[in-house]
Amino acid sequence: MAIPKIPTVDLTPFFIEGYEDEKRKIVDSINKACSEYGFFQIVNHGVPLDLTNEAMKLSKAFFESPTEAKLKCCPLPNALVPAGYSKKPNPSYEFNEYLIMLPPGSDFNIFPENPPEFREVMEELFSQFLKIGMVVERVLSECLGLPPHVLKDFNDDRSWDFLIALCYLPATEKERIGASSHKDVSCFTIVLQDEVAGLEVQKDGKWILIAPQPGALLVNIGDALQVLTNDKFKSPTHRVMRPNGRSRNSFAFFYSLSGDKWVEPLPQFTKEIAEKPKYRPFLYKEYIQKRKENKSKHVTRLEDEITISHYAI
Ligand SMILES: O=C(O)CCC(=O)C(=O)O
Ligand SMILES: [Fe+2]
Repeated sequence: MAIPKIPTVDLTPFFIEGYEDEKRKIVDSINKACSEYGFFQIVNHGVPLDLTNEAMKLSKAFFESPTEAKLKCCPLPNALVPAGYSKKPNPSYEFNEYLIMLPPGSDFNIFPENPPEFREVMEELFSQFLKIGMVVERVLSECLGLPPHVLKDFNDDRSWDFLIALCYLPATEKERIGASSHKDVSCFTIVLQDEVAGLEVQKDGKWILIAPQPGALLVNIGDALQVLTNDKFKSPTHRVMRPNGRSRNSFAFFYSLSGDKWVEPLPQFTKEIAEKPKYRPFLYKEYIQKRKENKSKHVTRLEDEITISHYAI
């Protein structure tokens, strides 16, 4: 049987006026992809290839640098947000190293001093992801049958977005998991993979590999959008398997909500269509905190973790 392929859409029409038929076709493809996988790929997204190549090169070099150099970028012990470099403990139920970056200019950000362009390139990548994130937000509103500004109007605070550079070390005989099975907390996530496969999405109980496609960015729905749409869009379960014999690098940009936002299904998906809300209201940062606690308590079984079902009615 052929391996299912995550649909790819060309976003060009969304950068120009008109082209309504083309836009409608894209909206249909995204809707289909979201209901089947919760993932879709985008091309002609406007994020320059030179920039993504450069950022990937710098990220790989950073993770390959000596441990002492990386440890200089560790978050400060009492930082509210763990921006900077961290490594999953070993042994652990997952295994990766990562560098968390908050919006450019944040006081918490910690970048390596060398090479000197590291900060500038990552800040530019952040800004570009933010820009395409705003386009995707508008497109998703349309996919949901809403006026294009509805999601933006619900949350226009972009200070909770963050970018992670990730590095998964090669698999060992015993350990293959890079990131264990999870659903993202975000509204949606934009992922840039290098050429090494490893990301998988769960569909009908089976794991499907999301093969890297040069020049494409991946988008997946997150828990916040699942709740806002009262399950019309579902946040997919995914994981990362570590490759054999080499490392895998990726970037994930979490297009979030303000932590102070109360999240519950929007009236367009409940009252206005006579549907009962499937979730009770919750404070977004409370959910973020609970998900962080899963990690720090090293919950090893998915069924013991707090997930978005915690708020289900
Ligand atoms: O590394 C990847 O491809 C995806 C990472 C991911 O799922 C996450 O950080 O939430
Ligand atoms: Fe994820």
